[in-house]
Amino acid sequence: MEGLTSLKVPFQAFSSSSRPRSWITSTQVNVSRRNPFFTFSVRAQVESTEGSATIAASSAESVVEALKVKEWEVGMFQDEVAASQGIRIRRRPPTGPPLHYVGPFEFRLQNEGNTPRNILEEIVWNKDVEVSQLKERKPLISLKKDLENAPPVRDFIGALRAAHERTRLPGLIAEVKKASPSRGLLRENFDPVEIAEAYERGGAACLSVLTDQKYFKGSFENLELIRKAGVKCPLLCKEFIIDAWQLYYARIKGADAVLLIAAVLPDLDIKYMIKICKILGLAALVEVHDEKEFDRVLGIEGIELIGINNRNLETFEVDIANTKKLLEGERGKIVRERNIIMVGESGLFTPNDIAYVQEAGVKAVLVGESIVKQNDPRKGITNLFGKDISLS
Ligand SMILES: O=P(O)(O)OC[C@@H](O)[C@@H](O)c1c[nH]c2ccccc12
Repeated sequence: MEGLTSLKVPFQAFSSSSRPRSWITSTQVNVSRRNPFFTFSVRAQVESTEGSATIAASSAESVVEALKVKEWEVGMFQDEVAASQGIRIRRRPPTGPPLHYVGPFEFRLQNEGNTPRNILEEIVWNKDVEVSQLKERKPLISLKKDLENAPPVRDFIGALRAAHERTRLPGLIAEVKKASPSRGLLRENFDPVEIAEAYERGGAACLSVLTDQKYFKGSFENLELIRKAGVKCPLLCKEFIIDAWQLYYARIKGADAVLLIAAVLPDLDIKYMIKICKILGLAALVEVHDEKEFDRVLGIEGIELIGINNRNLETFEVDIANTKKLLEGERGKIVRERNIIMVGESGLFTPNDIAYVQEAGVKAVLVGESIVKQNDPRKGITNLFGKDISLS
């Protein structure tokens, strides 16, 4: 080993006062430093009532480990950039670099920093693991091949504009949502295709399909089923997107639009994902919750659709006055000048709620709970708007 430092650790340091059935009689730790890594090997002589053995282990300085360290560092830099933009959500648990990187004499508690600060952060950490596993099974190169067989994209934004012009009410994005972390199970007998068809008959301009399994009991299978059933409304893939790979995946599964959450994504990610969406023909609904996120998003070119979420995804608090607050003054003016379609999201239950957010300046609304809970979701839409908005 290069630059070998060898030291003997007295066995007393490891033994307890009561005599064990097996015990270590000698240990030797070899440390070698090859910047920026430490590698070390441990050799121990173990005696037991059954005999004796030598155990040896070494931290092989493999390419895989070096990559793990790099990956961790990149993750940390991403979180630092995000934090500098006021993003509180960390992409991964900051548990520290792979063990050998901290050096053999610094012991890090396994659990340190392992607790997410809120539900959104928990969802993002889970998604990060989920996406890396999916990516391993289906690398981008194979997804790109599948693109050739993907169904043609439909015009999500065009459908919203047309509905608004036809009804003079906000165009409806009706959400196929079985459950949520804040509300629990919303509908017992949940048939995604039946609900989607009822929404379409009821006059929805577009549909939103939850694909997150763990927290919303959704799936990509639901998205595919709805698309294949021949529902004509353009479909939004309602997912926590943290990696461009997911854009390709959504497109292949039949999405016409995707959600990009500004509370999770730094500006550069949003910019780059918007570009990929354009290449794939997907519309991007960029979601904001507060003024800071809104200003960041207004600073990015080429955004046509912005949603204001009335629900705080970190605390679950819902307040539809948020839509009004964010659209007042200069921001509302910029949106009108740029002809950006604003979407009022979450917590909308009554015709008064719809009138309120329309007055605030939205041309579309995203509604789940109030309509998915009704026995007949088609009637749910009529109740929500206070009138029949279907074509028939
Ligand atoms: O069920 P509601 O309160 O009508 O909300 C629908 C939709 O706005 C909500 O599901 C939503 C908005 N943004 C999100 C981001 C992730 C998950 C869910 C959401």
